[in-house]
Amino acid sequence: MKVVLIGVGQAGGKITQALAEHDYEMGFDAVQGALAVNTAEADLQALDIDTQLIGRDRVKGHGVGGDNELGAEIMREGSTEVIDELDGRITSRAEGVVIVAGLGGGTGSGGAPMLARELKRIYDIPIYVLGVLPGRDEGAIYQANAGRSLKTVAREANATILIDNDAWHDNEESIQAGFETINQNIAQRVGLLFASGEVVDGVGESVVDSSEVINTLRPGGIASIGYASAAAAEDSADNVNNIITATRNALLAGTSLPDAVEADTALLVVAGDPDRISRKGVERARNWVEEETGSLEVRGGDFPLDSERLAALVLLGGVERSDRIDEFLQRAREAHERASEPTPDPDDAFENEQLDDLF
Ligand SMILES: Nc1nc2c(ncn2[C@@H]2O[C@H](COP(=O)(O)OP(=O)(O)OP(=O)(O)O)[C@@H](O)[C@H]2O)c(=O)[nH]1
Repeated sequence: MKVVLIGVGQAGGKITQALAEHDYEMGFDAVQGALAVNTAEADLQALDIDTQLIGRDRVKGHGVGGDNELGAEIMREGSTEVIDELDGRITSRAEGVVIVAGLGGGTGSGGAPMLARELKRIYDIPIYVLGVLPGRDEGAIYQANAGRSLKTVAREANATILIDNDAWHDNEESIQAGFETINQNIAQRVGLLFASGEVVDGVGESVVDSSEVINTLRPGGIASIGYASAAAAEDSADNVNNIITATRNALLAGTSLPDAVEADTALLVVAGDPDRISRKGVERARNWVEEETGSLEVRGGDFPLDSERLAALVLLGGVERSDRIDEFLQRAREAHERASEPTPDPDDAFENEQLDDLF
């Protein structure tokens, strides 16, 4: 799937760079262009990809300091510049635009939903957001910001792939080292998802196509991504259980939103040496995903990779009703409440007026 990436804010820029580098190193050629947009000049200077500073007249290149309303406003004012910068990159080959942002800060949190809205007015291809939720231990402002941003982004983007910062890091690591690990994990998983449909060698009927990714994300709302690998035997007949094990681990232990299993749609991509992929294993793993997610729309396909291991990548669409999202929204509402806003009603998730939209 050919994509153009736009990182907004510090986390957005770093993750976009990690995705672009991974795509290049793996030779996938799915990333058609990568741009980092920020209100903070120093964050942009730390990156190797193309960059664009916005809001210089408002914040003098110093960032918005966690004010996501200001982040949204600056993006609205600067969206023409960003769109001009993107024009040469979003060619007829691009199948989607992916806006990448940490939802807990200011620039990415406010800027990502606003940019999604502006881009959707102009382009016919889907505009996705890859959003990062703050970990449990991050401060109240991050939680409150992310709650409002998530609510808005879920409305504005064609779909939002959500990564929980608590999902993939080792508790022993410092926060900074933890970010590196998470960013690498995102690059590997989301990179493989984008690469679906890009591989031409060894193409067979079972190879996954980018339309499967687009169709899995089509219902909109919130999506998550899971991944796990397993050792593989040379003979495909011996890999039935290995494929099922990798799929189970991808969904139950390896997802970007832990414990969010119930879904509207799902895509199972089995990656590995085509000679090692067991059709029976793939079919059984797909049936298992159907049962586990309760989804009647489970797609599947292979991804040929030169590897002695087999991996399962699971994309879930429509996970917004999960306990994990409820738990996060509860945290965000409490943080918002502590900031002396009106008392929230915890029962109705995205319909809740107390966690007001950003714009
Ligand atoms: N996964 C990941 N999360 C990050 C990274 N850097 C920051 N974050 C998270 O992103 C949120 C903060 O967003 P930032 O991107 O730093 O903020 P910003 O959008 O630049 O906004 P301002 O600094 O307020 O202008 C927090 O929840 C952090 O946990 C990173 O490299 N990786």
